[in-house]
Amino acid sequence: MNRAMMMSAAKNLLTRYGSTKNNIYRCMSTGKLTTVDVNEKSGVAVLTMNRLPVNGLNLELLRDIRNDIDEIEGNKCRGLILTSASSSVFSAGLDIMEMYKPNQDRLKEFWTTLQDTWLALYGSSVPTAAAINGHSPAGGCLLATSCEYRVMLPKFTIGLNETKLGIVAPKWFMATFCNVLPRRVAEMALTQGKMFSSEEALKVGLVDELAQSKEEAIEKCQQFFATFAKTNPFARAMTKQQFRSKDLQQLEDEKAQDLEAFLFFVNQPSVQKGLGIYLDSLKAKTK
Ligand SMILES: CCCCC/C=C\CCCC/C=C/C(=O)SCCNC(=O)CCNC(=O)[C@H](O)C(C)(C)COP(=O)(O)OP(=O)(O)OC[C@H]1O[C@@H](n2cnc3c(N)ncnc32)[C@H](O)[C@@H]1OP(=O)(O)O
Repeated sequence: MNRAMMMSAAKNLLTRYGSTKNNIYRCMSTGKLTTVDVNEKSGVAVLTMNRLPVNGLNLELLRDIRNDIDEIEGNKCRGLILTSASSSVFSAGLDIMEMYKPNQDRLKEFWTTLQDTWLALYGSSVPTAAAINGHSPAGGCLLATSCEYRVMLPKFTIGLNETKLGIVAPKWFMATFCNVLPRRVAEMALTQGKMFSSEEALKVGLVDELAQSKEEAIEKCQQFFATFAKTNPFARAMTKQQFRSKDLQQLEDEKAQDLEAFLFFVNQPSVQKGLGIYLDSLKAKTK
């Protein structure tokens, strides 16, 4: 983050926290594929992804998540908990249909919206946590690891499985993973495309706690936010943003190249073939 960005972030934060210390605001859901519910007492917003069956991250869902994050920030919420309306899938990651035989204009819009959603979530000044109430592969894992804290239900899986699909997780996916896991564990898991069970994820630190129900997971996320009760919100947010600034700045600087690399990679005939085979294998499972 350069000096100008830092000053602008500081100004936003001062505006937010300067005069509103004791007020609680109600957030409204902006999208059709998400809902946002705010606990009026705690001021914590629960952002629920609701694109069933698997919360595949298509352009519209990403837009809704992005708009919700902006609204939660703007409405001075005290925390953001990301969760899913499904009882078995947090998010299946990027909707592969967006990348398979794509319309090129939509493909660009899709990737740019993913970049912007990540910048907004990873760099959010509001405390963030994920209540991971189902499987969370690839892009689902990216969303969860972009948050500051993770609580997961047992018997699900989470990880960046891209190498198993014949694709490469972009640098910022890897940076987000490395912000959570020890570097050695992250490199092994990334190259293997490893999906961790909830129990394994807890052991390596990919998630912070397990919970027996979604309600308990949300409660534990709220308890995490309560650990900031005696901190100054402005200092907290600036510390988080400075801690993450290298990763954020890198994507800001390389956004156009990252988009070009994505378009080039996805349009390779061998990648298209691989995506087609993978989609068929997913569909065959349900027959
Ligand atoms: C060097 C430069 C590099 C530049 C960048 C290059 C490349 C780009 C990299 C992009 C990074 C990619 C990130 C991703 O997120 S890719 C997506 C990865 N996701 C997965 O592999 C998950 C696949 N899904 C599953 O494993 C399972 O669906 C499940 C999440 C475990 C849930 O299982 P279950 O409840 O049994 O549901 P079903 O498998 O029956 O699925 C229901 C229907 O949903 C369809 N489905 C599932 N996942 C996806 C998906 N990700 N995209 C699109 N569609 C999906 C599935 O086919 C079923 O459809 P049907 O009802 O029509 O049969």
